[in-house]
Amino acid sequence: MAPQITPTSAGALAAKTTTATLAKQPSISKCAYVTFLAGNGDYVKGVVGLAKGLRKAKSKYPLVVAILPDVPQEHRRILVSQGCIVREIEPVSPPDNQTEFAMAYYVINYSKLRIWKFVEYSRMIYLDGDIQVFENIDHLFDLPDGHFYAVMDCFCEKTWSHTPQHKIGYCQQRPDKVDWPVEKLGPKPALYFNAGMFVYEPSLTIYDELMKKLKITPPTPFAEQDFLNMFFRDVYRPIPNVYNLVLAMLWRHPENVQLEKVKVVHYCAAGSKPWRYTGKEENMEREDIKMLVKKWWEIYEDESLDYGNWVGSEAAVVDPEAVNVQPFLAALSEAGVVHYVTAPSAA
Ligand SMILES: O=c1ccn([C@@H]2O[C@H](COP(=O)(O)OP(=O)(O)O)[C@@H](O)[C@H]2O)c(=O)[nH]1
Ligand SMILES: OC[C@H]1O[C@H](O[C@@H]2[C@@H](O)[C@H](O)[C@@H](O)[C@H](O)[C@@H]2O)[C@H](O)[C@@H](O)[C@H]1O
Ligand SMILES: [Mn+2]
Repeated sequence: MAPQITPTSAGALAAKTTTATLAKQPSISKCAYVTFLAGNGDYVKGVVGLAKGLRKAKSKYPLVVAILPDVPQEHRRILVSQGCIVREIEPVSPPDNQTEFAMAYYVINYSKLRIWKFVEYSRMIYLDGDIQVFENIDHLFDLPDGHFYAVMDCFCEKTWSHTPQHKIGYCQQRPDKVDWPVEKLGPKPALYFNAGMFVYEPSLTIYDELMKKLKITPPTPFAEQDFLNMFFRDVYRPIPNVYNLVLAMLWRHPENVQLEKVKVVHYCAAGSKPWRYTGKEENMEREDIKMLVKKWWEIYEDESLDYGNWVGSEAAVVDPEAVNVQPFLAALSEAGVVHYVTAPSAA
């Protein structure tokens, strides 16, 4: 079993890995970013912000939006006007169960699983609609095939209070802080990722396996995030938190965060959705949160980033220099001594 990146080495990696260390070479596969939109509410603002943020970061790849049938025509028009590729998907329901999801609406998030059917793309990066990309992350499309790449989550928020790790104060972000009582709780939990951002390979074979496995897997509080962690457990490879800053890290594990190096911010903490921000919820009055919400709004309100103003402008010139990922991988393996297996085995 190839040794995993240990959380501390992942932390060390976050400090070490910057695109500046990357050499330049063209990437050749058909790639795209993909996000998910459901309902007729205000998450459409998140998706518009994401589309504009990717443009500002000079990403070379399009943004596909997987929408549920309940997304209104007006929202679909807005997304197309912002250069998004809009794809309607059918909802996916988990098996009936009395599970209490951590958030009631998480039940719709199982529909994200339809994005494995987008096989016109060889590699995609999934981003929640409440994510903003502040710096180019196109190099992630060149990571080695056969793995599932995502950032490790944190177990410290009260949304995790139902878990044994939360109850004993254990978190994978600081595994040395509390000893894991093997004799009492069995083996330590496997590394667990936040499913708001991940690098994956669309595949109808994997999609069929996901659907088959979903039918026999009782739902759990973090819905599709728990399910994806179970399914991809053997091929999951952590990447540094600069690629998905779960906001709670700012107050739960500040020692693992170098805010000036963060490329992707995930506005998942309660009260942090920029388009609904009031500053009243716990931790929302923090200066770093206010700064990150302001940065989101600056992009959202920047008319020069609207697709209509962007196409044909000098900014639309595709950056001729793609970056390759080998030095990045070297940093990954150096920090975590991880040797990428070549024969993927979806769990
Ligand atoms: O009413 C909703 C709720 C969620 N989502 C989508 O589902 C994702 C996951 O939900 P959310 O980000 O709220 O979960 P969190 O990351 O905050 O736990 C969102 O980012 C959106 O892309 C949506 O489109 N409409
Ligand atoms: O449906 C389950 C969701 O689970 C995750 O959100 C959680 C998780 O990150 C916890 O660790 C945090 O404590 C919590 O705030 C946050 O909402 C994903 O971000 C989201 O995309 C989606 O998969
Ligand atoms: Mn989210």
